[in-house]
Amino acid sequence: MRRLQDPGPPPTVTPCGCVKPTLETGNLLTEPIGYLESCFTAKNGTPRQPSICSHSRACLRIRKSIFNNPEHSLMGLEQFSHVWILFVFHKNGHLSYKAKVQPPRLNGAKTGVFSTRSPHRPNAIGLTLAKLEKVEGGAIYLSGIDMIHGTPVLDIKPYIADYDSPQNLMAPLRDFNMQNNQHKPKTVSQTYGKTNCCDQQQLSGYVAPQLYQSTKEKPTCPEDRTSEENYLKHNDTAKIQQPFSKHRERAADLGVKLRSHQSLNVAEEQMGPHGLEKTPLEEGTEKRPASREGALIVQGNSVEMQPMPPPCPARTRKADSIVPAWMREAPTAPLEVRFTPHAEMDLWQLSSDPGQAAFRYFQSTEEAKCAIEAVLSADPRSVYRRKLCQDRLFYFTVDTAHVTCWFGDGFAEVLRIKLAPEPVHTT
Ligand SMILES: C[S@@+](CC[C@H](N)C(=O)[O-])C[C@H]1O[C@@H](n2cnc3c(N)ncnc32)[C@H](O)[C@@H]1O
Repeated sequence: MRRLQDPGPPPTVTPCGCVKPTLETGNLLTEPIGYLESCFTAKNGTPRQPSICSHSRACLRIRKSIFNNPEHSLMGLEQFSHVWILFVFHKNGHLSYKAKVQPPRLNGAKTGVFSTRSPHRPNAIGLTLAKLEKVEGGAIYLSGIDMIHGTPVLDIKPYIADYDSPQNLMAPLRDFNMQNNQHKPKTVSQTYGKTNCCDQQQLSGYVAPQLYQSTKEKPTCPEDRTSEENYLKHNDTAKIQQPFSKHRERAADLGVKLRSHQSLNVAEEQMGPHGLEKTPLEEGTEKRPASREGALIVQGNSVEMQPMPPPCPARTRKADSIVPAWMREAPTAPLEVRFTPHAEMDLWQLSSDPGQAAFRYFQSTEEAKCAIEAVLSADPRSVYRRKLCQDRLFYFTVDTAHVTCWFGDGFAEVLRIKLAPEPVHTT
């Protein structure tokens, strides 16, 4: 069999043999939009994921070399609560990556790099969902981050739950499988080989081995639902029905005579609450009519009924995301975090010394303490250190605090907190 060629044009090679970076070839010459100012100065002690330490803080100033008026590029972003940050793992050392890696949660076992969030990957690009605290001029202030000071940031995108969370998408093919195959993992041919009305959903839907479901399995039949689910469903429907009345009016404005209540429902479904498009959130949340006569197609000012394709049985419930069990089960339980009286005093002194500004990022001593607790509770040590290293002392810096602690069985104890040296600024 002939080997499939890589899609896309061949890379443009210059006389010196270098590959010319062009969008066409996917060779992108990136330019950081800014360098992160973060409360974490080094990799050691930086949380492995943003969810670990909600008190961690950072600031990103958009560079003037990217936009003359950086504040223009941030216009409207303040209306979002969370943002995706795309960045470069610039402190990976020499660029090296392997097909299989050992994520801390696998406790030494290996898995494919693309099934992990390992920093060591072909393009050394990181992706963090951070809370947007505020937008000020050409700068954004973030919390809940896992990047170190000086991290080059490539892009910011608003987090939009309807687009970014499978819980807000309609159930993909998986629902069929649950009914027919009892969670049988899909193979590529199973997924892409079919040509029914749901192919589009299959392609856009999340297709993953059915190893572990991150949220509790929801029953597919309305009668199987708990009262709480029924309540939620009822509320969803109520929310959706409100904008539908607008479509009723709009259909009437357009001079459409609807034959029955049923066909109106179909028309409304097709139109969605914002006009002609249907948002993922609405799909499956309202009741389907028993028989589907057709859809209202609006073209310019004319509206006509068109026959509908057969209904897709998967559209009955929302999709959940699935992750393998090892992702959810941490190799160690959260550690208890203690502060020696000495460390407590250090922290208090650090934040109350009149001769110096207390913290650059944290807004209070309590916040600093919470951040230290969160970092240690998640056990920031590498698997090697945790399992094999006799030396149980551990140091890390967060904001202006240089923390010394040690680990015992099931706990971490903070021994000293000193003023950290100023982090090096990247321009
Ligand atoms: C496991 S990665 C996850 C990053 C991101 N949330 C993701 O999923 O792509 C987080 C770790 O990367 C390391 N790190 C953070 N910023 C870095 C940088 N600029 N260069 C290299 N390593 C970095 C820190 O050790 C941190 O604990």
